[in-house]
Amino acid sequence: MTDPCATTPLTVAEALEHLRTALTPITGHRRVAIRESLGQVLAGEIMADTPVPAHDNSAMDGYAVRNDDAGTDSLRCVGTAFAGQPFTGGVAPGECVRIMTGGVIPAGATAVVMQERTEARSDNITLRQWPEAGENIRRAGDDLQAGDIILPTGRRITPADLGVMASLGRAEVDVIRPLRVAFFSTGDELRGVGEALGAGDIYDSNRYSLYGMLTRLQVELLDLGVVPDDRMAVRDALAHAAAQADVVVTSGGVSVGEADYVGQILREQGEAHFWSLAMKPGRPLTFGRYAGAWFFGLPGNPVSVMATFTQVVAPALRQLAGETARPRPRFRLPCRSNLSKKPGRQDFQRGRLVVGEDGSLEVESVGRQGSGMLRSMSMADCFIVLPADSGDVTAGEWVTVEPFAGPLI
Ligand SMILES: Nc1nc2c(c(=O)[nH]1)N[C@H]1C(S)=C(S)[C@@H](COP(=O)(O)OP(=O)(O)OC[C@H]3O[C@@H](n4cnc5c(N)ncnc54)[C@H](O)[C@@H]3O)O[C@H]1N2
Ligand code: MOO
Repeated sequence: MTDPCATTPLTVAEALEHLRTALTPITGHRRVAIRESLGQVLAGEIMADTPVPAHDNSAMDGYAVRNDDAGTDSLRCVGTAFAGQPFTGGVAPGECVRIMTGGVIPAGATAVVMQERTEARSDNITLRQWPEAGENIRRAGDDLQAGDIILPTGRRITPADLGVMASLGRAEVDVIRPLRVAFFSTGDELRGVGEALGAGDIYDSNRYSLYGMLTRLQVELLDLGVVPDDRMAVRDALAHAAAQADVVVTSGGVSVGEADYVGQILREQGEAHFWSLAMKPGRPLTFGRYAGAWFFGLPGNPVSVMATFTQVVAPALRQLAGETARPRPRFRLPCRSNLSKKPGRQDFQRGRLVVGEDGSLEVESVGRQGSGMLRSMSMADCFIVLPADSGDVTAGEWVTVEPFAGPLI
């Protein structure tokens, strides 16, 4: 494989462009009940085979009337249309039909008057105000027209999409099979939660934040635990992971230290595409291929893991999973804090959205920004993205903000 960064680090944009051309999406799909498709990727487009709503229907509780009766003192109510129980007759001149929200508009009616704008004396209805022609009528096909492509191939299914499919009566849908991702941490110092710490040991937190981010992407997970800083052990773990998964993600061991075997093994026995990015945190992020699987070696520092995952790994996993790329929302906001920044790398500082006194949105730093300070990530709800060439930011300056994705809709 060519070496796109033998001498200079790649920018994040260059790394993403490299991934966009290098990665080929997985194939293979399965049919699932629509609820099960939430968060999965559509394997084929969904076309509306019927209009929604299927009939002209009322948007209000009131009376279906004919506009050519406008000016008539009172109308005779000849029946009632409920949602799901249409009035089978028509509306003749001088007549109206009591109708509920969702009720099918009876033949002859041209508008619905809200109940609040009428007076009823037994079957005689007086209108205080006539509706415009067509008022309060929801037309057949207003939401979906038969033949519309309503969800394209490559779409990641949202709660709204489940509702849209259900509104068409779809019970099942074809989704791309989940991407299989194996992950493990490397480091002699790492202990599992619940274990006692020896001198110099720390708890393995990366496998937990990674578990969370991978779970949000709905991949099939293979957690291979902690692998010690031992050349043979790392090599065996990589081979074992690559044999079972489409993608292998590791943390630690990609810098230049004496026990940093992950990067070394990839370069010697696999294909290393890049291993140095002009991003902070996350400089030694390593990408390549090992024994038939795609490989991402994330730097060991816990914030570096999360920054590189969101900026580089997640878009790559989405592409491999067959998802159509969508732009990540970023916007400009005034920054309340002074930020310290050395020119050289694009910086992903941790920030928090705040509402200013006049109700407008601003951003502030969550405080100290070391790449080992994981608390800065859990306190943050956005990245403050500072360009490589920028220096310190003074409070009041405008900065680029990327909110963390919300899981709800
Ligand atoms: N001479 C240089 N040293 C370093 C450089 C460099 O360019 N030249 N880069 C620094 C940067 S930037 C980073 S980031 C780190 C990344 O190094 P590694 O990927 O090799 O990571 P480790 O050395 O294994 O660990 C770094 C740090 O993170 C802690 N760690 C590791 N795994 C976990 C885990 N699963 N959970 C919690 N914490 C973890 C580890 O104990 C270290 O403190 O290299 C710099 N050095
Ligand atoms: O770039 Mo390293 O990821 O600062 O900590």
